[in-house]
Amino acid sequence: MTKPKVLISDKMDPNAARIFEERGCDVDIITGETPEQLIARIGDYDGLAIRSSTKVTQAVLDAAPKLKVIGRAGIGVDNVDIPAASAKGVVVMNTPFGNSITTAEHAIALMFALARQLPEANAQTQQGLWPKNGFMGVEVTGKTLGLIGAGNIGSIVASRALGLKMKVVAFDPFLTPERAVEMGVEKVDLDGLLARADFITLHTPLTDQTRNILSAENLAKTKKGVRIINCARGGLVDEAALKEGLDSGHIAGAALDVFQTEPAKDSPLFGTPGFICTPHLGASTTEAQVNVALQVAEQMADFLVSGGVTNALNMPSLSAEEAPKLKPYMALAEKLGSLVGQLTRDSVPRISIHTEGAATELNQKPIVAAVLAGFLRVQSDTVNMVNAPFLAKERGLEVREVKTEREGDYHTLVRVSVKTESGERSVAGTLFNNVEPRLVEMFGIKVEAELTGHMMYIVNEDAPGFIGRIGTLLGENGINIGTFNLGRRNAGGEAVLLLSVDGSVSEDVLKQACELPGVKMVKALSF
Ligand SMILES: NC(=O)C1=CN([C@@H]2O[C@H](COP(=O)(O)OP(=O)(O)OC[C@H]3O[C@@H](n4cnc5c(N)ncnc54)[C@H](O)[C@@H]3O)[C@@H](O)[C@H]2O)C=CC1
Ligand SMILES: O=C(O)CCC(=O)C(=O)O
Repeated sequence: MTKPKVLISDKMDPNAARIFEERGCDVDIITGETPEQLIARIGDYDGLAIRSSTKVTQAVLDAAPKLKVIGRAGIGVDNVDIPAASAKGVVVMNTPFGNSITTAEHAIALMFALARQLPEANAQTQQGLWPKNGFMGVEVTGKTLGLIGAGNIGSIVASRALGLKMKVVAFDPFLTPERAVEMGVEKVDLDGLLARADFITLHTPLTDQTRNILSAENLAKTKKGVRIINCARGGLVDEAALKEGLDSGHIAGAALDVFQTEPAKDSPLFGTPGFICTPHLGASTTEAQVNVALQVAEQMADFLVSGGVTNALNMPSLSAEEAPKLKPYMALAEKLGSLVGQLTRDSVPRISIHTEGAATELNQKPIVAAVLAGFLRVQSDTVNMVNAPFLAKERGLEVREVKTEREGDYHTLVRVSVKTESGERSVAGTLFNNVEPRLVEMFGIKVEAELTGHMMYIVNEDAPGFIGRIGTLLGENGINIGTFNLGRRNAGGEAVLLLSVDGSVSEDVLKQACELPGVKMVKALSF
């Protein structure tokens, strides 16, 4: 088997390359390239490991037909076009905890640097000015810290600030009152935070809701003498309004680790009294970089080599314990979805995935994604479990999930039903020995078959002599039958025949089969 190939395109701790190699991947480290150079190179790779410099745009993805996974050694993924990656079926992973302590500590460091004007005091002292009277600071003890975003990093900042005897107020629409109590912070609305905070620190991702959250209007609502820290993302603070606030003296200090445009080689804020900055160093400690490098390489190699999914932003996770149990279900689900997709010609506004018995105890998301992948692959062979749920949504396909914990005829069952113009049609399957996918029911008829390779599906009238006739026809055309699976609604009624054959069946043979007496429908299938 050829080894998966991974490109590390941003500076990363050497542990990443070591882990990739140990886990069976070939790895190239090529950093600092232009977007054009990356586009020219990316076509060879199955995996792309990045930090924040590499921008994974639609153009990069279009040039990457083999790409299966993008791993961000860090938290923010705003440098990856996730909708475009999802549409291409590429998994995007990050390492959500590896650098959070380090980034929280950077925010606290910047808070102290602002409170005591450390950078300027240091610079003037080293110039020989001994400016003892020029740097009156403020204590943080007893002051109010306004936390915008109370997730992983925000909550670490809060705990450190509480240790410094600050009061912490937090604005985060997703923060529950219980969690706020647990964190020891007061949950407030944004206006409340702006009015009360002596220091404001930002810890949200950059989204349409958070972009410009500290706008000119909101900065004007802050307390006079406020100090602002941004270690999250440029774009959360209006930089021009920040400068005006500093110039007017309304804002006493601002510390930015991140800028609207990076690298920020020129900014009107540079040189403004009260302004300090670092070049996106929030995650830059030895500890954090080892953590994220190890984690991203482990996650990506796991996915490329054995299909495990951890910390993916566009696909349900599959833990190491779940993966072996879920794999046969995903195979069954994909085959059932594919069977329905291949046999449905009408438009389908709704697909339902119904699990019964043991299947209900498992994570349903990968099962649903696998059904959708099988169903939609009939329309496009680039569909996989990553992009199938997005495609289904895009195409207005309603997806229903139903669970019946009680066992029916089988200890475990997955049923896929589609709503079509001619009514609801469903197929169902189980796992033999918990691992072997088997079809057990097709459009209301009990039939037991392994869905594999090339197959023929025939609907005919249940009458003597048919099996002989179809066998003869296939034999005369040099087609070897592997398995023969029969089912019928009732004696003398409608019957279905599922044959596995050792090769594809030509249109001509399908036509001849269709012309046999009693045959209502013939279709070639492949799995
Ligand atoms: N400077 C640096 O080097 C680093 C920067 N970061 C940035 O820090 C950000 C936060 O990281 P984590 O705490 O790990 O993320 P997280 O996802 O754990 O927390 C983000 C919090 O923001 C909240 N939030 C979302 N929308 C909001 C809104 N409209 N208003 C207020 N709060 C909102 C969420 O509810 C969540 O609690 C990342 O998205 C990343 O951009 C992360 C690591 C290093
Ligand atoms: O990789 C870096 O240095 C930046 C880290 C960061 O911004 C993130 O993890 O979101």
